[in-house]
Amino acid sequence: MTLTLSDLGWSSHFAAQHAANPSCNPFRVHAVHRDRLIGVNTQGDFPLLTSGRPTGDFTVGDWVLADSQNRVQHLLDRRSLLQRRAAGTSAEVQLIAANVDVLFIVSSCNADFNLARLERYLAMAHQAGCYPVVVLTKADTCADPQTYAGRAQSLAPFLTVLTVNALDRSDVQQILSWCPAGQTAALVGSSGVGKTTLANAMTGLSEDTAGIREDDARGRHTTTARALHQMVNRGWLVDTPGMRALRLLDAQDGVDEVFSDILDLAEGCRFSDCQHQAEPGCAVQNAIADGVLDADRLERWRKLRREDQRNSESVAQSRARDKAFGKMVRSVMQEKKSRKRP
Ligand SMILES: Nc1nc2c(ncn2[C@@H]2O[C@H](COP(=O)(O)OP(=O)(O)OP(=O)(O)O)[C@@H](O)[C@H]2O)c(=O)[nH]1
Ligand SMILES: [Zn+2]
Repeated sequence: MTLTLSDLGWSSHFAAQHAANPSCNPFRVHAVHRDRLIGVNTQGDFPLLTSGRPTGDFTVGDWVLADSQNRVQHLLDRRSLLQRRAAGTSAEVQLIAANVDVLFIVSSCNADFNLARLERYLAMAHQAGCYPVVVLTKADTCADPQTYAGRAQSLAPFLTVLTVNALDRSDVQQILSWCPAGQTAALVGSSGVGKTTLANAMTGLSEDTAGIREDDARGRHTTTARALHQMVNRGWLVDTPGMRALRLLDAQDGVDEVFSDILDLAEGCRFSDCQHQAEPGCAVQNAIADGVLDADRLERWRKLRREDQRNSESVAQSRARDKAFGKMVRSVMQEKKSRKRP
C-alpha cells in the first residue's frame, strides 16, 4: 500500500514551509534513535541523519525536510507538541510527540472518573495544541453513563465527551470518526481505563502481533517498534512508552484556558492581584456565594497552578545547574591545558 503525503498528515501548513526549500524531501518521523531518525514518505521508510543536531530535538510525528543524502536540513514548524519532564530525578524536557491533532483523554464510568484529572489532561491538550476528546469507557458496566458524561461536559461548554464500551466495534468507530484519515491521535489516561483495548481496536493490531506483522509486510526485521500506527480508518495513532507517562509541563497557558471561567470572573475583582481568598470585592468568592462557581473548582485550579509552577521551576533550575556544570568543566579543562604548557 503506497501512502500519499496527505495520507501521512501533510497539510498546507507544512507545504508552505516546504515551498521555501523545494529541493529537500519531506519525511514524517516515526521513530527516534540515538543516532538517527526513521522517516516515512511516499516511497517507504528511510533512516535519516541529523547532521550534528541531537536526535532528541526531534520526536515522533515531526515533519522534516532532508537532502538527497537523507540528511535532515529542516525541522518543520509543529502544529502541536506534547512534552514532559524526563523520568527519574532529572528535570530535563523530553519531547513525546508532535503534530498530534486529537488527544483522546480516556477515563472510565467508575471510580477512575475524576474531574481534577480530566482538567489536568485538558490543560495538557490545550498546552500542546491538540483537540481534546474525552472518552469514557466501560459505559456497559455502569447503570447511568450519562451522569458521568454530564459531569465531564460541565468542564467546558463545547467539550466533546463520548461514552463507550471499548470492546464494542461500533463504539470504536464512533471514536475513530473524531480522527479521520490523515489525522493523528494519541491516547492518554490512567492505568486500566482501556487504552490498550482501544489502541488495538483502532489499529486492528494486537500488541503481541504488531511487530510480527510489520516484519512480514516489509520482509525484514525491525528491532524497535514503530511509534506511529495506521488506524483502520487510515488515521494515525501515536503509541510510545513516553506517551503513557505524560505529566503536566509548563502548562500555564493550558491551565488558564481550561479555567477561563475563573479568569473571566477575576477580571471583576476589586484588586488586580486578588488571591480570591477573603479580599473585599472578590468577584470569584462572590460567584461561589451565588452558586455560579463551584468552590471545589477554584481549589482544583489552585492545585493545578501550584503543580505546574513546581514543574516549570525545576526545569529552569536544572537548566541552570547544567549550565553551571558546563562552566566548571570548561574551567577545569582550561586549567589542565594551561598546566600542560611549558
Ligand atoms: N466491559 C468493559 N471492559 C473494558 C472496557 N474497556 C476496557 N475494558 C477492560 O478493562 C481492562 C483494562 O483495559 P486495558 O486496555 O488493559 O487498560 P489500559 O488503559 O491499557 O491499562 P494500562 O495498560 O495499565 O495502562 C481489560 O480487561 C479490558 O478488557 C469497556 O469499555 N468495557
Ligand atoms: Zn478575587
